[in-house]
Amino acid sequence: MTPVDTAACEAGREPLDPHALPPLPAPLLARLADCHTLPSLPAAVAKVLMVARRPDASLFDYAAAIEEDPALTLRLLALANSAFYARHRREASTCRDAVSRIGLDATLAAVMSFGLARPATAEGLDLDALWQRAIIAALAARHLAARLCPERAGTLFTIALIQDIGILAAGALDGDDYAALTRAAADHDALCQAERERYGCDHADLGAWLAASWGIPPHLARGIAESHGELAAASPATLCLRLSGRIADGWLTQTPGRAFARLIRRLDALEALPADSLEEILDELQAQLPSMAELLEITRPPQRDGHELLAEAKRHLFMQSLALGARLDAQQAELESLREQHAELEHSSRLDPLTGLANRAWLEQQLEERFHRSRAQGKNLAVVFIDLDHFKRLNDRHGHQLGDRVLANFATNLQEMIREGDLAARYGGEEFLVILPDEGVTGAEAMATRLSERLAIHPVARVDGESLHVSVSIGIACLDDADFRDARELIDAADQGMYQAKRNGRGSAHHFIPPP
Ligand SMILES: Nc1nc2c(ncn2[C@@H]2O[C@H](COP(=O)(O)OP(=O)(O)OP(=O)(O)O)[C@@H](O)[C@H]2O)c(=O)[nH]1
Repeated sequence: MTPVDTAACEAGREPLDPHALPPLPAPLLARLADCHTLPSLPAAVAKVLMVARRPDASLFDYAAAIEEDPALTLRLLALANSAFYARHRREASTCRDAVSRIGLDATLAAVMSFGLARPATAEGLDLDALWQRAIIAALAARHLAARLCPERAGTLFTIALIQDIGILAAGALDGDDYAALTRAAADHDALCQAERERYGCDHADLGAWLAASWGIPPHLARGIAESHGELAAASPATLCLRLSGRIADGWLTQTPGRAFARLIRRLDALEALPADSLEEILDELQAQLPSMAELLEITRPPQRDGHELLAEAKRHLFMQSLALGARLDAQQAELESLREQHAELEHSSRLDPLTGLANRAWLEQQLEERFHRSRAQGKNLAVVFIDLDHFKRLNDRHGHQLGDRVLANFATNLQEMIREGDLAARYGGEEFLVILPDEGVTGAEAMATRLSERLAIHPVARVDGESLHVSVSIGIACLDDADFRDARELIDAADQGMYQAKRNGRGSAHHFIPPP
């Protein structure tokens, strides 16, 4: 008896530890235990599986188990002599020839697929679609593995082929209800999501459980459990498996261009597969699918041209990138307008609405900063406090509205005569304040004189055809006049200067120096 080449069958033939598989939710397990219509394997297939579980099984043992079923034998021979194994010139004429040519894993896969392709308990399920997905995925997994992990090609072919047997189990559990779930799901991911909501797990977990209950070698059951999930961070073998399902879905969908565009984007991000591989794999699939479908007696999957398919996918990607660009432009414009609005708001929060000059809060903040900067740089700074004279009388005589106009006109005059770098603000009511950086008392007094002269020339309003002039009382304080602790004390000094100017008879300026 020839012992089986265990290296070729992987190290996964130890008895299956049920804890190695994701645990199924308890209510689901209870329902599975009560279900008498779960897919089972024909007796001959079950026998082959029993052989597969024995660590000392030989090719001869496999062949002997298969030969017990003449139909199975004939189909296996047909597979061994098919295009997939065409490199062998001599025809396989015995079951043993067939098993040794195909390999143990692929024999197991073939035997199981022959046994499963026509289960009795599949009410309402589209079995053709299921097996079409299975064979496309199986071939895709093998071709992917040839590029990413060649030593696992046979195993991945088998796992990919039976990765969806959980669908048969769910179909047996819930019949038409589950079939309706499969029809309502937009794609495989959506089906998995719906299954998780209904059962607490998806059909990959269910399939692994079913496979384990049949006694399928543990590494195959584990592979089924891993067939769904993220592509990123998956091992090369798991990546082949997960990609195989997505390739099959793309192949079978009504809009393959879109599906492959999505896949290409994901593959580009992963950088796991050489650029041209996908087209080669699609071409290989197209060449092999018809005979594979014939062998399993299922309807041929649609014909696809790899080159055209990927060209369409790239067109989709291009359109998507254009749409994305347009969306980004729109977002950029929106961001720009928000920035402008924010800047406007910020600007307006600094201004006094009646006069358009800086408001008191902004002036105080600015003066505080300039006070410390000038101090640190050893520079002087003057504060000029201006109060309109007899403004109450003006309001009482001509009305509040005219009073407002006077304030606004006065502000314009003030703004026009100060220098760049100075800051004029409305401090409150009819009080104004000007900061003169780098200026001492001489400059501030000159500015006060210019202002008074200007007000004497330029009327601030016209009433009944008559020019209305105002005078101002001005207080001046300078940074180097005293040891001011902060900007507040400087303003207070200028304020006192202004009151002294009022006491002096108004219409003049007074430089106030606090007593030491
Ligand atoms: N129209 C108008 N009047 C204002 C505004 N803010 C303050 N006032 C008025 O300005 C007047 C200020 O009066 P007072 O503080 O008595 O000072 P004054 O009449 O200018 O007299 P002196 O300062 O002593 O020359 C008050 O009648 C306030 O109602 C404003 O925004 N618009």
